[in-house]
Amino acid sequence: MEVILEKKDAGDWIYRGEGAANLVLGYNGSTPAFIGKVMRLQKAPVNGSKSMNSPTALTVHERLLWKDTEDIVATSNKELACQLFVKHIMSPLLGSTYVDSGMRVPASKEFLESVEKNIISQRPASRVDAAKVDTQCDSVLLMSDHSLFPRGTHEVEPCISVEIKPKCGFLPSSKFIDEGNAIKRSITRFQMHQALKLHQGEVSEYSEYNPLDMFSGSKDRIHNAIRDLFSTPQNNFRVFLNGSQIFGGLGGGADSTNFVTRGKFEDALKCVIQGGDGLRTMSFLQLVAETVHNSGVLDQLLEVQKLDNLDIDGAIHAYYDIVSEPCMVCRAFGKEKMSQRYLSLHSISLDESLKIVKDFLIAATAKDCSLMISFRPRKDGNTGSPYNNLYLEPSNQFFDYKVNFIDLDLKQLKKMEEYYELDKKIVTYYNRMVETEERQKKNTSTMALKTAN
Ligand SMILES: O=P(O)(O)O[C@@H]1[C@@H](OP(=O)(O)O)[C@H](OP(=O)(O)O)[C@H](O)[C@H](OP(=O)(O)O)[C@H]1OP(=O)(O)O
Ligand SMILES: Nc1ncnc2c1ncn2[C@@H]1O[C@H](COP(=O)(O)OP(=O)(O)OP(=O)(O)O)[C@@H](O)[C@H]1O
Ligand SMILES: [Zn+2]
Repeated sequence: MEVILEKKDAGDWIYRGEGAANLVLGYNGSTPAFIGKVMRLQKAPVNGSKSMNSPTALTVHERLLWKDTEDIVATSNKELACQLFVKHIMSPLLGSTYVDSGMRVPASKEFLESVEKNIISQRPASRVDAAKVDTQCDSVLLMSDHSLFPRGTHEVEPCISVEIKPKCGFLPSSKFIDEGNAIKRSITRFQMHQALKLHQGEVSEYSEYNPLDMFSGSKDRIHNAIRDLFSTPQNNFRVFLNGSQIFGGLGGGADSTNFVTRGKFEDALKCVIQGGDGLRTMSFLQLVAETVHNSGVLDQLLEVQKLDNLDIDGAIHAYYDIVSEPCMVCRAFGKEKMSQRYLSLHSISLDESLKIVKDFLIAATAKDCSLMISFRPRKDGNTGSPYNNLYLEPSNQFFDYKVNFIDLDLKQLKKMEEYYELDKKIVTYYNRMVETEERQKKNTSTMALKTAN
């Protein structure tokens, strides 16, 4: 018999977190089919705020783009298309052991309204102002709770999970990058975006995190990246103990880690990491770093991110050909520059343009997804566990671990223009900031020279 979530079920679901597009709830009830699951609900913008995944079906051009994956284009339901995108495109690329595409479960409007009411007080104010539960949806996505291990014989063991949003792990080298944007070849998009976010008040401090360290494949650099994420977690690093968040921003970003947060975290680790005060956090960060390194999971993610090989400066031209609109970028550049650099992109076949944009959007998903790694101490040596394990020297403990990707959502085709605009804004702001700093340095040294004379 098919389950339909009704108003009476809403109380069993508790707030877990959210991003820009979805709300996630954990299960606290006793229905066996829901134990160990989370529910992902789509959000709808509140009046006047920026639009999100609102259309109910794929557009004509999106159908063209994903035409090779029949299931995706056959469905008239956008949420289902998103789920099929994870199943048929992201999962084979990243590895099916790391990806759970979930299952859609019908839900009544009353269920969604009731859930919305129950959780509103726990949501960050900025998220509440931007969006609410989309009560027009008639289903929700049910997926494994990746902050826990599936129920079995190990219930007594605590489970600690880390969520990492690693963002883009490479510097672009496309020949289509405009000269004015050359800085993109040497400074990561994450670092440049930090400057803009700080300027716009979206973050309170620069993140110390460098995605190039995280994706470097070097154990020491990965360790550095993890320590930096712990110092400045923003929305890139969270920790859960037995499914409850113990570190990082709930539903949004977090401020930099201070003495008090460090102390609380060190205390919370007591039940899972052995060691004296002041040592447990260090051991835990080492555990995370070694797991990222040993699992090799980011190598695969990097490959998928690199499907964006032309950069938005190249892919945007293919986009305009797909949607059969005049290229606004070439138009803004003027005829001469266009003929020199971008004509080749406008002379390729439609299938080639489709491949460029398709790969770009798959890469965009890979640059925005997160990784959840869960650990539990393994008491009985090495036998019988289906999970990988790792020995943590500082605490002299073995841990089972599992790795999963979350948030592998399909990006909308119309976002291409937004990507181009945001990229321009990030680079322009960063260039301006560097120029101002250089000018100030020059002025200071001129003044110092004058004083000396
Ligand atoms: O553009 P970016 O790099 O800022 O990424 C956006 C994320 O911002 P952040 O990681 O904080 O920088 C943004 O995250 P936040 O809302 O800032 O937590 C979303 O993940 C957004 O994706 P979507 O609109 O939900 O599909 C993300 O948009 P996409 O670029 O992945 O479409
Ligand atoms: N399967 C899962 N198991 C446990 N926790 C999860 C799971 N999926 C999501 N979460 C939690 O819910 C939060 C929000 O989920 P998600 O990242 O999918 O939202 P989103 O709106 O798609 O994000 P974004 O803003 O990046 O687009 C995550 O940061 C994570 O803490
Ligand atoms: Zn063009």
